[in-house]
Amino acid sequence: MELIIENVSKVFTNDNKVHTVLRDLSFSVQEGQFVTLLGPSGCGKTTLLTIMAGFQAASGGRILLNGSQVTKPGPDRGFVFQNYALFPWMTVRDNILYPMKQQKVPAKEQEQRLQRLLAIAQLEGKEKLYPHQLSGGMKQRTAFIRALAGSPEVLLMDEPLGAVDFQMRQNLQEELESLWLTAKTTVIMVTHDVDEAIYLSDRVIVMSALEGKVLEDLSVKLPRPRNRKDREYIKTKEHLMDLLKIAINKRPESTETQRKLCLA
Ligand SMILES: Nc1ncnc2c1ncn2[C@@H]1O[C@H](COP(=O)(O)OP(=O)(O)OP(=O)(O)O)[C@@H](O)[C@H]1O
Repeated sequence: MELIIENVSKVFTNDNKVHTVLRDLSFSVQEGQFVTLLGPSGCGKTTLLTIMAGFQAASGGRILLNGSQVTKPGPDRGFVFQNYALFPWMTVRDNILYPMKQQKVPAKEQEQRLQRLLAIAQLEGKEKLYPHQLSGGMKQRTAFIRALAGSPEVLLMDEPLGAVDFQMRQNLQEELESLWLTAKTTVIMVTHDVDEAIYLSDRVIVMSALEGKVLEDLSVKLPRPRNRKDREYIKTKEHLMDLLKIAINKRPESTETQRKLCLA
């Protein structure tokens, strides 16, 4: 799997005013990476993710998945929405089978894949429940494995934990990490939560509010599972917080970041 984002731009026109949300954005993602798009509200994270998904077109540049240009949604890309977007009238089982039915996967294979995914998400025995009967964590796991059910090459997640409270969010981050480690899928996730980005990512791509440029492409090499009290973890967090200040045009606090960005 290789995903290439090549000189992608996006322009919206509202009331005859042109608004450049993304300008000339380029980076690539390799197989198995967990990549986070981090940036202030309105910097274009969701716009970029939905262009990768093929839900909308770029105004300029292109996205290549394994050498083919992305022009529309396809089974090679799974998508997890912020509110999970499970079908409320379908059981867990039917929600997970849905993408396989869309792809006309043979019935026997559907059943095998379903059982494997239920085991990964520890949802065995919950197949007959409806979304409103599930806890927040179970909904998140169901949304995650439903997105995996179509065997995508890459999983795109838009703030998948945006709707949950702080304590629950940390538990779900641990669950998400272990699901990702088991499923061995490439993930690109949008978040505006610095701690979440460091806890989960191999790489954090920080976007600026001004015309959605890449401010920094940071590799996070801390061992997993990550310890939030670790010195390096805290240092990385401070650095990213400083970068976010720059992203919204404020001066960073840490002199180290100031020096790195030649602001000192
Ligand atoms: N269909 C659209 N038409 C016009 N403007 C749009 C459209 N979609 C997004 N925008 C604008 O593009 C900018 C980026 O939006 P986007 O949702 O990508 O930001 P974001 O970084 O994901 O923000 P958040 O963290 O708040 O979700 C915003 O100013 C938004 O108003």
